[in-house]
Amino acid sequence: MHTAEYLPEQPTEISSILQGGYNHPLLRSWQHERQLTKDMFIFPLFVSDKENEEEPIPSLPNIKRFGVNKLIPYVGGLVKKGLKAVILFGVPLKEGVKDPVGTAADDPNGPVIMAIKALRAAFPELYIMCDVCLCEFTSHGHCGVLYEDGSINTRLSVRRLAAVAVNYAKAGANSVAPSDMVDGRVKAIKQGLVDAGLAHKTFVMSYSAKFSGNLYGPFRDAACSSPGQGDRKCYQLPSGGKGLARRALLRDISEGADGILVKPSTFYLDIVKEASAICQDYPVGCYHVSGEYAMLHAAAEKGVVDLKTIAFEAHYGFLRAGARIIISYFTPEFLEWLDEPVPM
Ligand SMILES: NCc1[nH]cc(CCC(=O)O)c1CC(=O)O
Ligand SMILES: [Zn+2]
Ligand SMILES: [Zn+2]
Repeated sequence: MHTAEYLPEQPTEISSILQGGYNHPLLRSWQHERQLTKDMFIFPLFVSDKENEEEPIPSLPNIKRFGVNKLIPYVGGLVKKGLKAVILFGVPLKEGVKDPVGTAADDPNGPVIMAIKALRAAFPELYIMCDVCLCEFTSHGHCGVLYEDGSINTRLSVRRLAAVAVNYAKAGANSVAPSDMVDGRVKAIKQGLVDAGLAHKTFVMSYSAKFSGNLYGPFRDAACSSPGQGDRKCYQLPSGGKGLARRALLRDISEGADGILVKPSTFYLDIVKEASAICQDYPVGCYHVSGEYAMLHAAAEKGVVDLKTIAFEAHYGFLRAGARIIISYFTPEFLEWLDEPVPM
């Protein structure tokens, strides 16, 4: 046996012993300041205008695009397992519905309004949130209305986004979540809701700190929302833009946001932490986006990680950073995993 008799005996310092604190799974669970619970999860739903179809999305494992008639039975199964909230993304697939101002976004017969009404009727308790953006519905694929040179026309965009948000709330959405990153849209949405008599019952969840980067690819496949020309770097934040993120958070709070989101999550935990400090009186959420989700799946398929363990680890990180709400494609899994012994 190897001994270290050449080293002098050291007295054991009481303060050096930490392992007494976490040598049992129960003790490890006690180390968490907060535990993951089902009511923290918001599940993204892609709703297409092909009412009776459901289609897998190759770059987004286990996630499908549902026509409104296929959506209800699918969501019903999740509600039985404890699903509390969804966020809707409309995907117009029919020919010729996209135009420069995204008319299809709030078309009364379009996928989002139809889905709000169908979900509201089928699941009175379900909390229905709607992503508010134009990129899924515009012919150019950008998130707002454009000038001829391709840059964002802020005034027209803000008016259009506010109209869309109000129409979602009128149709029965509990919450509107602007993800377009056009300056000033939170104020316009809030004012629109006030004018429509809906502000007191609509939660404005602003994607305040939304960074541009390489993590939205599978979402753009799912939502068919890649910009035709150019990119989103002039409205989504640059990934080094911590100061811009702080300014956007403060701005959106001052414009009337009821809650704020940071997006993506894993690479932006410092921003989640900043947001929970700056916006300590507001619920702060983060979006574990499509690219993050797809990366974990890809790594699990390669045998590099265990999917369930790594998913818990990622989501625990969001909690530690201060998030109270998580938009996650893993929601269906967590609704099951949280009924089982959690990895500790
Ligand atoms: N504005 C649309 C929108 N809303 C949410 C996401 C990304 C979500 C994800 O990747 O899961 C995007 C994509 C984008 O900005 O290009
Ligand atoms: Zn967009
Ligand atoms: Zn969006």
